Amino acid sequence: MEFKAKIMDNKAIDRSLMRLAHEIIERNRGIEKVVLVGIKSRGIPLANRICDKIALIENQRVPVDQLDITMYRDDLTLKSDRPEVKESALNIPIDGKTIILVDDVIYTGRTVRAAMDALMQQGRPSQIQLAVLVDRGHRELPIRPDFVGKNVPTSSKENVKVKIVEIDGMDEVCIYQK
Ligand SMILES: O=P(O)(O)OC[C@H]1O[C@H](OP(=O)(O)OP(=O)(O)O)[C@H](O)[C@@H]1O
Ligand SMILES: O=c1cc[nH]c(=O)[nH]1
Repeated sequence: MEFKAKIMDNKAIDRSLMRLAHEIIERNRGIEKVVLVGIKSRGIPLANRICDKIALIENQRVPVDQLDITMYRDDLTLKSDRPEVKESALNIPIDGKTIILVDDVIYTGRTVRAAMDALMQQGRPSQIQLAVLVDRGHRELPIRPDFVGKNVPTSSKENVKVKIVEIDGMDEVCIYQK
């Protein structure tokens, strides 16, 4: 993969996450029923950071949970003949809650659809909303994020790579040519 451009640095990521925190509070008129759920690898530290930002603003922490949706990907069979089925149980009851799914990138929307499937198997949230750091377009399903850090028009021949300190040792978003 060939490097093309850095589109967000650590400051841009931080400002976006702060704005997302404000927007989540505003849209939900507070945080009373809000639960953040990070999707697998990089959605999890992002959900924790949004939680920290909300706490700075509201002086109260919202619950944070996580989903590993590997077994629910509807194209899993394309990746492996005999997929390992991973458990993906939440620790927090979600009935009646406003769940904010958090992920780093939305592309086809298949990961989010799978995450919603996993959520619905575990309870009945009153609402599910979606926050992503980057929306790169090319949706294959009727799914649209409620909160977007940055809209990045891309070609399908490109790849968007988010790096997060907690996992990658640095914060940045770059575009690569496949
Ligand atoms: O909208 P989609 O087409 O489903 O793509 C978006 C997903 O792809 C990436 O995950 P990836 O499968 O690369 O795994 P990773 O996060 O563990 O790197 C990204 O983190 C999203 O979860
Ligand atoms: O470009 C892409 C597509 C899917 N997921 C990513 O993280 N980047």
